[in-house]
Amino acid sequence: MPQRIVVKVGSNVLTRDNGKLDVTRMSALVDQLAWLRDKGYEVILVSSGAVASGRGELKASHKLDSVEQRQLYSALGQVKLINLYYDLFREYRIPVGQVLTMKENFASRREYLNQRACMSVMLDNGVLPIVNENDTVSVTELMFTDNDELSGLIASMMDAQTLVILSNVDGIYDGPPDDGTSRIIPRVEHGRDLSSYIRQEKSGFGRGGMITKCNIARKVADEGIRVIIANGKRDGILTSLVTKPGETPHTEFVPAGQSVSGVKKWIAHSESFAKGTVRINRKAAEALCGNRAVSLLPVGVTEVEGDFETGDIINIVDEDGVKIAIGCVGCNSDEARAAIGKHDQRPLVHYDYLYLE
Ligand SMILES: Nc1ncnc2c1ncn2[C@@H]1O[C@H](COP(=O)(O)OP(=O)(O)O)[C@@H](O)[C@H]1O
Ligand SMILES: N[C@@H](CCC(=O)OP(=O)(O)O)C(=O)O
Repeated sequence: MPQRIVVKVGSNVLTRDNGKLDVTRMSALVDQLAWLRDKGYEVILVSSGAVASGRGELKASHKLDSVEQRQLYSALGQVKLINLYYDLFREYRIPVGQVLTMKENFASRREYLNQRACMSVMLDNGVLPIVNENDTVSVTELMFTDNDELSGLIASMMDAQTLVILSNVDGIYDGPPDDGTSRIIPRVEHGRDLSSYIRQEKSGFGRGGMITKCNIARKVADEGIRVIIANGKRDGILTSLVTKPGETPHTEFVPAGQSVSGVKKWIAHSESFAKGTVRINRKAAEALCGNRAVSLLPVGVTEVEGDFETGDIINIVDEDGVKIAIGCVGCNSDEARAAIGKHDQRPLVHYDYLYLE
């Protein structure tokens, strides 16, 4: 089986300081992606840059609000972006396919599997998928936080071994990135808290910032996928990460030893579609978080909020309201309420459909 790698390229990697598309950088990245394919990797590219590259294309007829700007510039810019990728990859005879998607397209298991089938058939036929959010029609409330979130979802859905997030910094620093005394954190083990190091700011053209990168990286690494954050503006970054990782600055999120099942991966990335919340008592929380594989039984449930149907996603919180798991529920909300605190009932969430945070 070939190693599958998802490479996410941030807006600021692809744009110059003046906001124009950096064609030289794109070309250098394509050279490296082609090299990876040549080395036997299966590559999926998640590329930002549509809005940034559309900005310089046109002078708008009136002052645009932020949604209009995103819609107009992404529509203009995505054409330019994909056209360039097409030309650059054609030099290597690599066929590319465009995948424009939205958060809603991952809402149900059926849609999720449909997206997966689409990308699988591309990979099976040697096509390199180039993925971006469909910013022209994505509604603000239902958008991905940014393409880091989308790339994590894609890496998880496509069972990739590695996700490389290319930004304009060498990795996560243990202090302000522009402070000479700050150092790159080379490895992040499971459970390590990085929140005190990360500042709110984003790069000039980015959307989510380092906080989303970290949250996504952690979640994806916990599913058994190696995540690397590195600098896409460094020459030869992808080839160096493969050939001389020890000499190449980057932050690696160490993957969990055990990989997670396909259904659990889908559930892990579905929290924004949760239709309800179930509160459980202390003993139930301890059982779920223990070492054994345990389903959530109604006897441990103290409260059921929201209206949901069998198969919907729900959040599971402890006595203090702290979220401990997400699950795909085995009954509807009326049945769940009727079973609260009762013994000898069917599981509310079976272990196979339970993802612990
Ligand atoms: N501790 C930190 N280490 C590295 N970068 C940080 C840190 N805290 C905040 N940042 C900021 O996060 C930015 C990268 O995130 P973002 O703007 O979303 O980039 P991209 O467009 O590549 O997704 C960096 O340019 C940096 O200014
Ligand atoms: N879909 C947008 C990407 C926005 C985004 O997430 O940017 P970034 O934080 O640089 O990855 C675009 O192509 O402009």
